[in-house]
Amino acid sequence: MEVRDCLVSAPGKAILHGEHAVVHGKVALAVSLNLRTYLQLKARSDGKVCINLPNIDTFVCWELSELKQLTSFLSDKKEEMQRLDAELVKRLREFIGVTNGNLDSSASAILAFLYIYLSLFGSGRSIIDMPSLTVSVWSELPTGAGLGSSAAYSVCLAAAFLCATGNIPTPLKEWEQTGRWCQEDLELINSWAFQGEKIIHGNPSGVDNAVGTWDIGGMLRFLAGKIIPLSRVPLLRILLTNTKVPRSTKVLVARVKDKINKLPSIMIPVLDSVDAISCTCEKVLTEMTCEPITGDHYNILEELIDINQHHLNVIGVGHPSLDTLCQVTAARGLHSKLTGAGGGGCGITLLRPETDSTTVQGTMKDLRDCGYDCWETSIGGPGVQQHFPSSVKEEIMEVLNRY
Ligand SMILES: Nc1ncnc2c1ncn2[C@@H]1O[C@H](COP(=O)(O)OP(=O)(O)O)[C@@H](O)[C@H]1O
Ligand SMILES: C[C@@](O)(CCOP(=O)(O)O)CC(=O)O
Ligand SMILES: [Mg+2]
Repeated sequence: MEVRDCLVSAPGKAILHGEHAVVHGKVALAVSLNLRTYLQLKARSDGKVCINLPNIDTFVCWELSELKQLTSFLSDKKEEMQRLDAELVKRLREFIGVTNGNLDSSASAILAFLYIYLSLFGSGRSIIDMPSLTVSVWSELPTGAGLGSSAAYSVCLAAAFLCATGNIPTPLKEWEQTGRWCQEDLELINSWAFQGEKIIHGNPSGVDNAVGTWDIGGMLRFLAGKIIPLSRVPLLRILLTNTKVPRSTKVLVARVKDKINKLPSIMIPVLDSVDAISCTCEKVLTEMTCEPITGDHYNILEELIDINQHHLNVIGVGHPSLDTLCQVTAARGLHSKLTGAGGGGCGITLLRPETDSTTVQGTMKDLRDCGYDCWETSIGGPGVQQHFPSSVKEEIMEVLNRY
């Protein structure tokens, strides 16, 4: 049987406070971005399964017969869905020829794809048995830069495969350009996306796939797998800077864990302090919606950014390129911190309401002179969606249809 063609998208995210600490059960505050990853799934009839990932220069095709051999390693226990099937991951690593060490971007993306494809289509969870298909993905997000591209990719894979298998319905109505799934379907998408994140991140907190899945509007508070949308927060002006220094979230998350294991009495208080920063920030943001916003509110927000950036350096995820970002913006009276896993990648800079366009333009020029990309962000993109192709920007459809 052929699968249904399907086109989906999911947003990236920026973490205001709490990256890394959130992996260890602390609070994080995050926003969704108006930069999205798009995935098109198309049925084929030639017995091949193909994946086109132009952002990371990865184009692979397999014969269905090769993939079918891997299904003998699938666990048929329902409860296994919550945990990553270690045996399947091991076999998939052998299949793609990376048995030891960390995976590069291409291998991680392929592994996440094969894991979700085989788990959903090859295990009797689907009425469609191992379909021939092409998946093409294009993202507006920089990959491996701290803006949650891995989660947006995993959310898109989960949504498209679940929809194609018929595990969730298609939410598109003829009179609407885009469709959203109900809460129960979103739960399922989120849990499969979390599996993808486990393959790419090793030990993810789940905050990124939650932001990619749910419609959070403004900001969310994430703690131990639970999300609370914060409806009462002011709209913050934020500058996003990509230092373009490549790094891997998986490596950085593992580095932090090693440091905590080695020096628990020193590192745990730092994580507790990051937690207090997130909670204090949330409190200040809430106050800002109940009383007139004053300079004092912004002074505290700036101080929290500075302290958190020092903490992130202490836990070992800073980078000279991020130090430069902080220094360049400080010279203009602005405060910055890394966002996401750090080690390079992106940082955020808080702009005050009174920060004039000369200052913003000047700062952006200084940062671009350092070789960085820099833009004022618009936050609050919707969670995962299904689209009619006509609702997606032409240039994106052009890339997706190229393969
Ligand atoms: N558009 C994409 N196409 C293919 N793979 C992607 C895409 N976006 C993300 N990925 C996968 O996610 C990895 C980056 O994840 P990660 O290190 O967590 O960084 P981040 O999530 O901050 O961008 C990439 O190396 C790749 O394996
Ligand atoms: C460092 C961490 O808190 C966020 C990582 O985000 P990103 O992959 O760098 O976009 C890890 C996690 O929460 O899973
Ligand atoms: Mg990631």
